[in-house]
Amino acid sequence: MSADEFSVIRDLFAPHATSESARALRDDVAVLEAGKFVVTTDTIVEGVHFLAGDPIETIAMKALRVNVSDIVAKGAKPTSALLNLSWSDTREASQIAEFASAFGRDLKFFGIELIGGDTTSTPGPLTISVTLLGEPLGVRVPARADAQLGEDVWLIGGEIGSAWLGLQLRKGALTLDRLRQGRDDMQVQMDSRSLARDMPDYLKLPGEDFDAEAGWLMTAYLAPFVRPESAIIVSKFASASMDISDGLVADAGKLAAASGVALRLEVNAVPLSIAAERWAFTGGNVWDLITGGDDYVVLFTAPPELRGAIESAEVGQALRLARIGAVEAGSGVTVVNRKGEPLAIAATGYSHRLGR
Ligand SMILES: Nc1ncnc2c1ncn2[C@@H]1O[C@H](COP(=O)(O)OP(=O)(O)O)[C@@H](O)[C@H]1O
Ligand SMILES: Cc1ncc(C[n+]2csc(CCOP(=O)(O)OP(=O)(O)O)c2C)c(N)n1
Ligand SMILES: [Mg+2]
Repeated sequence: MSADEFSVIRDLFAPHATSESARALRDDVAVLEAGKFVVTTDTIVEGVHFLAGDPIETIAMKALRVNVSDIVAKGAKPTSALLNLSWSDTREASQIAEFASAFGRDLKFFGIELIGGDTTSTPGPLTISVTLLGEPLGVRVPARADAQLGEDVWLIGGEIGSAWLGLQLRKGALTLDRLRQGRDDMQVQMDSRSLARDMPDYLKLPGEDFDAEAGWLMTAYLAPFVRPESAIIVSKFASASMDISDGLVADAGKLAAASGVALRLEVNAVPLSIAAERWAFTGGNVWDLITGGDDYVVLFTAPPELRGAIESAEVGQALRLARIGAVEAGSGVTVVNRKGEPLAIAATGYSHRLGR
């Protein structure tokens, strides 16, 4: 029977990771030299993390940004990267230059130096691993395990569920007609027309004109908007923190488990895009948005006394800061609606199934 990634890490690899730096493999990063550096590594695989037909430029950006997300979530600044590239035999060699140039542009955008890596061919799918080092901005590196009872739960850095909707659009599981349901189309149509000539073809759906909202959602999936500015707020105020990649509910569950607490999340406080909000309001299931994953935003906890300071620190930064819940005694995650009623628990997020 196939194995679950989390039990593989916990049972088979964590016993070999006994140094303090490793944080028992229960965190987003390892912490080196008592907090001087943090390091993370994440792989993306064709067919698993991106679609074979996705543009090579955004695949390069995604490979870097999913790692930047882990560093930012720890209140750190990314500094140096190693790139391990396993180029699929089925892909044109000419794409490698496009990959490198897009990767280089993104390195520059985030102020990261490329310091090494490895290059191989593979008979399998395109596979890209990035290892990223960062320097903590504050004196401590918040762990997933640092949440305290009575603290607020916050999200910062972007929306939940947009990338999931973007993936559904690219897979053809969601149509543009359905996305437009309930929309007062005038403004969006005007925006779409004026933006269309500057937009790459890959943001158009087959047989459709460019649509600004669909473009936004697909961009969130293709190249997540990771905001390095979030690290400043995390470093100043967070007790516990982590990045959201597998789905808000699943990842909140990991933070809760690491800290030995329960998290109560208010679904109406979760930041959504306008398109996602309307999709949910017109019959879409909000549960899909909070469990779909690929969000790459930061979840953190902080004492309620810091509310004012946290909100002031975000003013003018457009980081979609949102206070979404509370740390309580117990275990697990409860998601409640406006009336305080719990939503029925279905699957909570993404988990890799390993082997047969
Ligand atoms: N194959 C492995 N060998 C050693 N450590 C691993 C392995 N896979 C994952 N880990 C560690 O397990 C922890 C949790 O991993 P994961 O849930 O993938 O974190 P993230 O979502 O931040 O990438 C991290 O400390 C990571 O470094
Ligand atoms: C083609 C495709 N199908 C499904 C998904 C959804 N998906 C794949 S992996 C994943 C979770 C994040 O990846 P993971 O390797 O678990 O990163 P980590 O949590 O280690 O940062 C999600 C939501 C996707 N991104 N692309
Ligand atoms: Mg994951």
